[in-house]
Amino acid sequence: MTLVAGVDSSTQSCKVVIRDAETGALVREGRAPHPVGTEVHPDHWWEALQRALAEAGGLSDVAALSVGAQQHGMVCLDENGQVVRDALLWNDTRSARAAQDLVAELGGPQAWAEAVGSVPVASFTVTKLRWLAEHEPDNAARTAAVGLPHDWLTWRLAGAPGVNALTTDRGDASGTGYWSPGTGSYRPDLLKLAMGHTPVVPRVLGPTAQAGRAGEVMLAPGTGDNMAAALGVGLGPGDVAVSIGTSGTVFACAGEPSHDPSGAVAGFADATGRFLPLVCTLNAARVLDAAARMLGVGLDELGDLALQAPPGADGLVLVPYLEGERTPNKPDATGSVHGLRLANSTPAHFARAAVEGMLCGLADGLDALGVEPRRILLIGGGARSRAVRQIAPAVFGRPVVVPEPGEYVADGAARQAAWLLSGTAEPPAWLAGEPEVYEADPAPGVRARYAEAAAAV
Ligand SMILES: Nc1ncnc2c1ncn2[C@@H]1O[C@H](COP(=O)(O)OP(=O)(O)O)[C@@H](O)[C@H]1O
Ligand SMILES: O=C(CO)[C@@H](O)[C@H](O)COP(=O)(O)O
Repeated sequence: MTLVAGVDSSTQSCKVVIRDAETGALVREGRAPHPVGTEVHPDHWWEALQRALAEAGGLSDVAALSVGAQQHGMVCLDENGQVVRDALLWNDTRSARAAQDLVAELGGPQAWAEAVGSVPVASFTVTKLRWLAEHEPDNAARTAAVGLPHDWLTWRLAGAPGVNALTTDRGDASGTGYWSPGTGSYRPDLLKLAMGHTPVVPRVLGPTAQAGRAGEVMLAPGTGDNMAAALGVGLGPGDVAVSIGTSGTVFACAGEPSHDPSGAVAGFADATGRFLPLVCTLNAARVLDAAARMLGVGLDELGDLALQAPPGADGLVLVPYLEGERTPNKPDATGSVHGLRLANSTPAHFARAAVEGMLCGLADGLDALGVEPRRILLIGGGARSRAVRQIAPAVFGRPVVVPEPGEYVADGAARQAAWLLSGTAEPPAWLAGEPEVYEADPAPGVRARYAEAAAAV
């Protein structure tokens, strides 16, 4: 049996799966936590990867590996390949002002949407580089190369062979704000606009190119976590994925690049040569974590409580902007509770309002995507919640399909590694378990009340 490894180095943890390259059957797995916070030294990702690989039984019998990782994180390296400062992550909002300035300087949102498919907000790497140039000019001057989390981990696995050997892929490059999915090329002028100089950027590999070797193990190009999840669930034309992880993301598989001047939809590329229009919220699974903490219960009990309250929680609405928000672009917003009355002051109503508020943000994303989905696939850690699975179809107004529980990002990365080995035109078709379908009566009133409350923030 030939084995492949897939890595998901995401916001909260590193997960590794080892699968049979031919059938996709899971052989072993491991995981390790990441530190909390929105700026993290990349060495922590490396250490977590080593721990997760060890728990997964190591790589001695593995033929190929691919890294999927959180998008956008700014990893600055000096000319010797040393990390210049802690990486600023996708959910770090300190560059919100820099984003506004960059949008204005290029001539407005339309100009950015045309240039790189997305209107940058604080999540995008380009805005973090502007923040660096303004607030830490010495660090900016020392920055000889800029990469993303998956680029850096892949390069470290290959032995850190000098900054000119850094590689990336289309999917992750499309989240920088200085690479165009439409033309398939970098925009050094935008990098210079942000930083005042043009550091080395990773070479963009095609979907099945080899990024190097970690000893005997072939390295696939890797990609951003949402692109890897798309590969992991076999996202096809007409499908929309709703992922409830640290971030909430709603994305589709598209044949053409997108250019949304409103900025709600990021016009990303995917890991197969196609495109991945995507809406992202900053507040998803951790809204459930926070609600559970406030109620002093575990996640399963939170879900049980939420299912005890009626749809709409008798008018109680939670707008969950606990980390500010990205879509809508309100980096300084805070969460708020609306419609609190004696009758709905119960743990069950609060739990329901937390689940509904988080899902309403994603339903707005679904609308913004502007796709009438053939299927909505519910994935990510939050999809493990029974309450989320049962309430989502009511809030989305459509049935949702929940694939077999899994680590979809790591699975997609493993599938990319198997694709590298097979060299076929399409990724290997792996056996998938039977998905579950959840249906519910649509609850438009829930969304209407949420829209009113969110507009007041
Ligand atoms: N049974 C569950 N019920 C609700 N949420 C869950 C459950 N299991 C895991 N989660 C959520 O999954 C989240 C992690 O999801 P994951 O997709 O692994 O995140 P990321 O990849 O962004 O690190 C946690 O914040 C946790 O709230
Ligand atoms: O910024 C985005 C997408 O544009 C996020 O989706 C990050 O890629 C983080 O992902 P998770 O850790 O939540 O999976």
